[in-house]
Amino acid sequence: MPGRKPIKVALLGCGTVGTEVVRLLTDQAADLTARVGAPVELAGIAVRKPNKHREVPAELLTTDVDALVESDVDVVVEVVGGIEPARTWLLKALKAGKSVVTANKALLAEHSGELFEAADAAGADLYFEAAVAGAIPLLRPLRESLAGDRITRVMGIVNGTTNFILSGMDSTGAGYAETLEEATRLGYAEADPTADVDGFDAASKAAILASLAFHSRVTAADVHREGIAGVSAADIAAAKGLGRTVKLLAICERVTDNGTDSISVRVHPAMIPRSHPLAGVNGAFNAVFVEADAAGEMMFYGKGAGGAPTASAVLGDLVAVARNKVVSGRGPRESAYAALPVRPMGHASTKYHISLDVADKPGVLSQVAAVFAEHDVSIAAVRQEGRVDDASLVIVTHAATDAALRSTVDKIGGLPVVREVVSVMRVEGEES
Ligand SMILES: NC(=O)c1ccc[n+]([C@@H]2O[C@H](COP(=O)([O-])OP(=O)(O)OC[C@H]3O[C@@H](n4cnc5c(N)ncnc54)[C@H](O)[C@@H]3O)[C@@H](O)[C@H]2O)c1
Ligand SMILES: N[C@@H](CCO)C(=O)O
Ligand code: NA
Repeated sequence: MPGRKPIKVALLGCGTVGTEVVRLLTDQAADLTARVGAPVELAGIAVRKPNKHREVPAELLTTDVDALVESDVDVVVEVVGGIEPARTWLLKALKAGKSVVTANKALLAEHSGELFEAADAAGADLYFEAAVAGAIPLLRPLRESLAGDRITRVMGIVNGTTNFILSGMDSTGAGYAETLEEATRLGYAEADPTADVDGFDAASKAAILASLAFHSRVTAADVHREGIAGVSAADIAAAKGLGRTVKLLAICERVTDNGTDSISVRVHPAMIPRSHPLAGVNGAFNAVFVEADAAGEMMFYGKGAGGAPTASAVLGDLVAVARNKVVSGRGPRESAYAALPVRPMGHASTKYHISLDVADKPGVLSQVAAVFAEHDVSIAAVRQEGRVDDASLVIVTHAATDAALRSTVDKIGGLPVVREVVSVMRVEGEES
């Protein structure tokens, strides 16, 4: 747009995502100018080691992040990651009225309240589509398209690394450690896979999703988190025996009890029917189900990670905040007015699949069934396989509180007729 003042952009970080942001900004410069209504100009790129970035223009590189943030840029794009110093940089940018685009789920899951307050005080935008489910448009639909509806549930696969490992275990029958090793060798798992396999990454994303879906502030600490390191080949085999597969799910639910709403938010592995749409989401892909009162069920599917897909979401946000700058407007602010409380995991309503190695003699089933009855847990299905010294009992429950189910499993494990509790896993998704 000749004559229009350019929108100046500071890019913090130039790794997997940042490199692709630079490429897209450069390759699509003319289109972006037309879409925004002004040229989008990269004013500087902050990195740690400038001599390692031969792929980007050397004159743009700097190690002085503070000076770049404090310069006359209009927008700060942060693709460094981690809480500090990213938090300090972004607060500084927002307080100075600069709009922020970030892919940093760890930071948002801890400090989005503080960041939104700074954005509001200065009239700046805060966009973060890349932080959850990478390229997939999901946060904008929650913040904008569904703002007139009442969302009741958001459930999905939001971590590609763990999905790749669980898909691999399901297709080969191999164990967790062996499959993780393979995922690392192929570059799907990072050298330190802790944040992914222990569910921290998915928990951060669940906190962000629950905050947006339920108009409340939910942080990573509010999310019940279990990773996949405890998922065994026996669990996968047990799931297969029931026509199910195991997925690491992020589940955010609105629970209405006596007319009062609260939030249940958790990340854990669960068995889902092989006929469930999430069961067909394999490898590094992500997919998220959203249910809303008026809209009904929706599914969002696509690439949840990788340089180019993540950069696509960053660029979409960059165009949005740049357009707002051109018209001196603003995007949506934080919407946390509902301030719903988060329920403890023990109160969550779940179903369990339990596989037991038992002695095959009269009275075993009745002893096991008595423990369920004692805890007010109703059994949906029981199957016994094998005989005499090698019997296995598979039980699927109806929904009960997670606390009641846990106590049931603890007590059953202590029964003399139970040799081993082979597999315990939550069950999600209706059989269709
Ligand atoms: N890689 C993905 O697939 C993906 C997907 C979604 C979201 N994200 C998020 O995007 C962000 C970036 O991820 P990435 O994979 O590109 O990471 P990366 O490690 O490849 O890149 C990080 C960059 O930040 C720079 N950096 C680190 N500390 C710095 C400092 N103190 N000063 C200046 N520069 C510094 C590094 O030099 C590097 O260029 C993270 O928040 C991540 O969670 C990544
Ligand atoms: N480590 C994340 C990257 C995307 O946020 C994953 O495996 O999905
Ligand atoms: Na996204």
